[in-house]
Amino acid sequence: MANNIPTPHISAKEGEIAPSILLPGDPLRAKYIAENFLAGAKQFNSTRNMFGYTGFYRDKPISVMGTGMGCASMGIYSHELMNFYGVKKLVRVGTAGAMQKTTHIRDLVLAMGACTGTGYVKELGLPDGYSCIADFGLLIKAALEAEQRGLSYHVGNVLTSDVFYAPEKAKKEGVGYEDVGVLAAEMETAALYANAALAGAQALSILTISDSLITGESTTAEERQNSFMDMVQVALEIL
Ligand SMILES: O=P(O)(O)O[C@H]1O[C@H](CO)[C@@H](O)[C@H]1O
Ligand SMILES: O=c1cc[nH]c(=O)[nH]1
Repeated sequence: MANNIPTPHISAKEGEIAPSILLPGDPLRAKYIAENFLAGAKQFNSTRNMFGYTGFYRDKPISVMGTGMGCASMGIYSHELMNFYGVKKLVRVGTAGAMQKTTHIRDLVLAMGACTGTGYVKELGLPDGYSCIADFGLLIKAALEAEQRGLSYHVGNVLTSDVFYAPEKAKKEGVGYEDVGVLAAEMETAALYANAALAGAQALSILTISDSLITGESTTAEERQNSFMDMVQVALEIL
């Protein structure tokens, strides 16, 4: 491990990253989480402004680091964290767009599986049709924690897409993801789950609905950065 660190993208020294980590897409959300939830947080990365910190939650070391947007970026950071820094449990705390009427703004989605057509997962060379799924232990704990806290949450499939601005014309005829109960769209979960499967690590995505692809409702960038903290509390408790 020591031979490979620091990596091209993470400047932490050996031992500076905890075995359990929270992964928001937005590096400023990582900074906010470190400042507001972790005791004695120390910054371990600022390469490319992809901020990473390690501190303590209930006396246990926990790290938090941004991953950027899209599978390519998540793929790089999660690979280096698992394979070079020995990270074992990874919980993405991200935002997503609702694909069902019953999935409301600010609800939590625990991503049991992630449908995807992303080239990132194809290029990993996994067997055809491999299902990108969450670690069941983390998933069940997160569901129980959300239940106990009285949060509005859903457990199911998400869509990991490479495209945020899909042209209207790209809509295909036939059965859509929304027709088969897929809850929400986002851009990183499948890469995280595929990398975790390859590395023998545990991963889960906890998402907060930031807007609706059905009703057009949305939230501000500031709210996405600072106020979707129920998912962070759930993630910290299960780690
Ligand atoms: O809020 P984050 O974690 O970045 O997640 C979602 O937000 C970004 C798009 O705005 C994509 O990264 C998508 O997956
Ligand atoms: O619609 C959305 C909202 C958040 N993130 C996405 O990828 N899509």
